Amino acid sequence: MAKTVDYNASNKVAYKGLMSYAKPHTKTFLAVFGCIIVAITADLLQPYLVKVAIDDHLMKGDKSASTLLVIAGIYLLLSVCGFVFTYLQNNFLQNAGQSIVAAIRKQLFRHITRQSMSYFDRVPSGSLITHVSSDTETLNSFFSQVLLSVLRDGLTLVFIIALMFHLDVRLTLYCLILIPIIALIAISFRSYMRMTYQITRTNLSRLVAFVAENLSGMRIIQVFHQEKEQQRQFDDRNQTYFKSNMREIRTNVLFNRSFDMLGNLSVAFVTWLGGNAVLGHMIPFGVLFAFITYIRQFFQPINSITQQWNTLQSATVSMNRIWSIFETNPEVQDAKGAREVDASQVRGKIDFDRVKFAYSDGVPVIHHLDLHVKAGEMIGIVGTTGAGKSSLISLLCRFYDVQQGSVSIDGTDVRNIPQHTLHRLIGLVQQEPYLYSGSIIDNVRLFDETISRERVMKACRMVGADTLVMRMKDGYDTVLSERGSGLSAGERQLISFARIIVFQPKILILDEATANLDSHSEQLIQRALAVVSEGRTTLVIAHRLSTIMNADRIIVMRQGEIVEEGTHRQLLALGGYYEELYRHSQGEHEEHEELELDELEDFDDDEPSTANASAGGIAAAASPGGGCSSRR
Ligand SMILES: Nc1ncnc2c1ncn2[C@@H]1O[C@H](COP(=O)(O)OP(=O)(O)OP(=O)(O)O)[C@@H](O)[C@H]1O
Repeated sequence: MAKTVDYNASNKVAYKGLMSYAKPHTKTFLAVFGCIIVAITADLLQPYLVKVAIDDHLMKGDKSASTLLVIAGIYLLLSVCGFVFTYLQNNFLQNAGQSIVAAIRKQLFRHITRQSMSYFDRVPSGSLITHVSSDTETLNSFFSQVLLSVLRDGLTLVFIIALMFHLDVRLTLYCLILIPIIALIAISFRSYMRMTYQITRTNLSRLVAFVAENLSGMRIIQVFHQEKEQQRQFDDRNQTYFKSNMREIRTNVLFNRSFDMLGNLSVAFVTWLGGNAVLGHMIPFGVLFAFITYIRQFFQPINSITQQWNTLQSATVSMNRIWSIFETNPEVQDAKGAREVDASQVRGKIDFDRVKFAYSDGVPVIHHLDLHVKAGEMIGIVGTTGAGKSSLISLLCRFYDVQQGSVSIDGTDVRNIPQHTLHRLIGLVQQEPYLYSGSIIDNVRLFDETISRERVMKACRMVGADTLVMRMKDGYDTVLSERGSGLSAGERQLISFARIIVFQPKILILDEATANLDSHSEQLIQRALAVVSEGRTTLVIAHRLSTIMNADRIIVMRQGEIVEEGTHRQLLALGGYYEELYRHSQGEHEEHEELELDELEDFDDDEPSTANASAGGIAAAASPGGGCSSRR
């Protein structure tokens, strides 16, 4: 019971929200209403005009051709009028509907991009894509189909019934007996049609999700020879979708044909009843003609209105989904007292004070951590997988808020710095730098046209990316494909380093930026790093110790805590985890590796075919990192 109340309440909120977007288009909707009235009147007057021609002229023996010509002329004018106003009505309505949807889509995208990272942890990106694309499009069908049908078909019904009463009250009352029968058919079909519709939509989303998943994992599918299995799974889903689609189509056809049948039965009924009335001289022949025409037209709007039920249902679901996003506020928000910081005055001192943090699952990943970084210092961060290195960085960027303690820059808690200012202070380079489909110039200056071309080129020269760019077909104007897929990992990194030079952040963070690079690219990046880290506080997370060996200080993390701290030399002398890592990187653990290889061979013997494929796959998947090969 409580659920129903919530559902109704959220429907109300969603409809209210939609109406606020529709309000600026009130005049257009009034114009649509006017066009509908004119178009319906023009359409429905046509049979009445024929009735006038039959009863007032032909049946009375009026031989004047000019009167009939005038009637035919008016008939033609009415048709043209109906055509023109239907066209205008559709145009106005589409214009208003599409404008509303475009405004909602724009607002939705803006709202989503303002959400905190915890939101993206919870909500899969696939469903967000659906909300921005197809849910907003479904909203348009609310205007272009549901609203139009309710107005046009509803008014048509009212006009037809009024005209029928005007022509003959008794015959009209007989015809209205049909209404309960129509309602019965419509209701019994409606719930079944809704079910078939929902099943089809679910099967379609399963199919689309499967294709999307396959496309993004194509490499793995091919490496593991999974094409046949994937094809089989696709066939299953495709077949299920085909069957549900056919069932939906069959139900629709059956519903429409039932309505047609009912229409024909009513015509037969009116012909018999009205024919007797004409023979008994109770009604003129023209009235019977007009009646038969109207009773035919009577069914079409009812059919059309009942068909809109499904559209209304899906539009309501989409509306609810969109408004539930609008109602979600970002968890990380600017504090009330947040004040602008003069970026040029920021020195880059960072303090993590007794920081405790857990993601939404509540499991602590950082435990009372203290870390104090001097302005301009370069800190290397190493540690076990899942130790909390990236989480630490996320807290500095304020992608999440700490649960206890504080993170501050130059003594100001990051919660008191407006987010847009904070993000301007920090430059983040990740393992997979994000490149847009656009030119090199735009990728470096992130489409900020106030940054000159010369500045971009200078930045590329500084990090050593210019030789790479000059080799490209159109130099700096070369348009990169989606995510820069035409470039190697090292080349993408160099471009992202040039961004840092251009945007001049006070704090630089490298999160596994060299993990995917071969030793040559790593050298290039090392050189670029030396340039970009100059005068900046720099935090470098790396599994490869060569990247951080020259750092002013290295911290070693394990299970959310700093377990060792010092320079490379100091940590080696300490003989702890860092020293162990270092020995690993120097290839002193060959014995251990041999053991692993023996285990793999045993595994091969157990399951010859798949194990071979897997071993090949793992090697292939692991080799880009280069970690395995450097250890040998
Ligand atoms: N978005 C998230 N939601 C929930 N838990 C998360 C999330 N991101 C990371 N974690 C968990 O937090 C812990 C620390 O993860 P984090 O990514 O900070 O480790 P890391 O030291 O950077 O690891 P790696 O070296 O493997 O990148 C891990 O146990 C991880 O599973």
